[in-house]
Amino acid sequence: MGYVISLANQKGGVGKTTTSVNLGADLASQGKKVLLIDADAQGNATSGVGVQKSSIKKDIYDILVNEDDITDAILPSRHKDLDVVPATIQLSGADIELTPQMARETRLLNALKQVKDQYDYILVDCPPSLGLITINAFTASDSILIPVQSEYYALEGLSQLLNTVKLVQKHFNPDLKIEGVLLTMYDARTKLGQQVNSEVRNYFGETVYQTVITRNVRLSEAPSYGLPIIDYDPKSKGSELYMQLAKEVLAAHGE
Ligand SMILES: Nc1ncnc2c1ncn2[C@@H]1O[C@H](COP(=O)(O)OP(=O)(O)OP(=O)(O)O)[C@@H](O)[C@H]1O
Repeated sequence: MGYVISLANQKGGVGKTTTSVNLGADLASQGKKVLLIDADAQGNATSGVGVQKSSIKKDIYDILVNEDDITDAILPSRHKDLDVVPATIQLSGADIELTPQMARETRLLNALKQVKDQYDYILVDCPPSLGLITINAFTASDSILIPVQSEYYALEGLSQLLNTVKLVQKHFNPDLKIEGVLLTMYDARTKLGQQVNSEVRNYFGETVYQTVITRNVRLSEAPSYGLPIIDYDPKSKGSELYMQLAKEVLAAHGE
């Protein structure tokens, strides 16, 4: 049965998509069957694994708003054993179109029931907001992985995120857990980076991954080629670190 992890932080540009794409590809490289759900209207996870717009027939919007069949939306990525449910810009209207009458928080949960047993891990790349799309992701998830950028105000807004987790636990998904907190874009040369690292560890304790993702230019180049870092530059530091993260995630699941 697929284990569902949402990658979430309502702060923009903290590494949610980079982590979704690369953790997804690395779990697949470790022999797991992975489904990556792009739940961000920017569609960066979709293009980041090499899915062309012209090949998209249905996307996450159709699943959430029209309740279309999720199997009609799933596409293979360029990486073996990594499939994707794509997102397009039409998702940006979904929050408004999901009206209160619609059991609107459980759409993704219901859709995933059909495919959960075909995957080992299902990763949901959340948008930078705590609206209905993120609530759908949390309601459908076993756990949440929170990427935190090792820069100014890293902890700001995280209490809001944790409040949303509590709300979802109370109303829709009592078993929702925190999978882990991942420090991203770390620069060990700066005092600030070290400060943020220890602040985040003080706040979240053992839930913070040992693996810390440093800034690596190859990680920022790879999406332009529609490739996860393991395929774009497997020898790069970025590739090495995301593989280390995948092994840490697997170990936490006893694998
Ligand atoms: N470790 C890293 N080193 C260098 N660049 C990085 C790293 N991680 C992410 N980036 C770059 O930082 C930018 C933001 O990353 P990303 O898109 O993963 O964040 P996000 O949280 O998904 O953003 P959004 O909130 O807009 O969806 C991207 O251009 C990405 O390529």
